[in-house]
Amino acid sequence: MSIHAVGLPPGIATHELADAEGLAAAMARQVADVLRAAIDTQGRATLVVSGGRSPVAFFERLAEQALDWQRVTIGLADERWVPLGHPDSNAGLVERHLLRGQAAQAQFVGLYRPAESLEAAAQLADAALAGLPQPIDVLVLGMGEDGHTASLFPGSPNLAAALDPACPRRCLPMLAPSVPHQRLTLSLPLLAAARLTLLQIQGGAKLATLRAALAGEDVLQMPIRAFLHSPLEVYWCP
Ligand SMILES: O=C1O[C@H](COP(=O)(O)O)[C@@H](O)[C@H](O)[C@H]1O
Repeated sequence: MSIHAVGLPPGIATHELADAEGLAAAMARQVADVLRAAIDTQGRATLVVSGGRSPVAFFERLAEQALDWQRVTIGLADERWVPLGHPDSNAGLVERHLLRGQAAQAQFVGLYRPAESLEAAAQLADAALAGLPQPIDVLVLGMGEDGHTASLFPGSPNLAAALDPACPRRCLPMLAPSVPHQRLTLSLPLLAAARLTLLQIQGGAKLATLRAALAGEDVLQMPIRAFLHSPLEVYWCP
């Protein structure tokens, strides 16, 4: 199977790489180029990344890129409601694999906040997101086999609110079907305003998910559908 067989609409560029290392290196080069151009024109750049298992090699290749990292602010598309030291923490993943070497000079705006409830934590994260320069220059999304992206999970309370183009909140509490259930996600208006969005997926199962997403329209069933339009570029490897 190939990404070219999926039938992405015109305007969505695709990049098919031979393996995960090639994909990570190609993405890192493109992201660094776009961040460099943003620094040249605006004096600063904003990168928002996703967590999960997929982005480790990409983070490590990106951290090696020559960039004026002090002028880069890095945020997260979503977070598991666990402290930094927890193995499922997306902030922990970024800290271990991206904020290293010269890239440690970047500013990081994380989402996890200790609070008495997930809702209270989301409100604190929402306030902290005022410190993330917007619009986002580069957004890197992943996708689950259920069609979720960021922590926009099918069936979660708050999903309709988070996917509302007029959602007034930057961050909302969400519930995932997998452990850890309690999540925080950026809402659609903040994510969709990104100047460039890259979707990183690997393997035949995720290609089949992408094909299913393209065959329908209900964003509540498959939230990735809200992002399947320009400016999007899809990176895939078997
Ligand atoms: O739970 C999550 O899942 C998606 C996909 O993760 P992957 O490891 O299968 O690529 C990810 O994009 C999201 O940020 C994460 O919290």
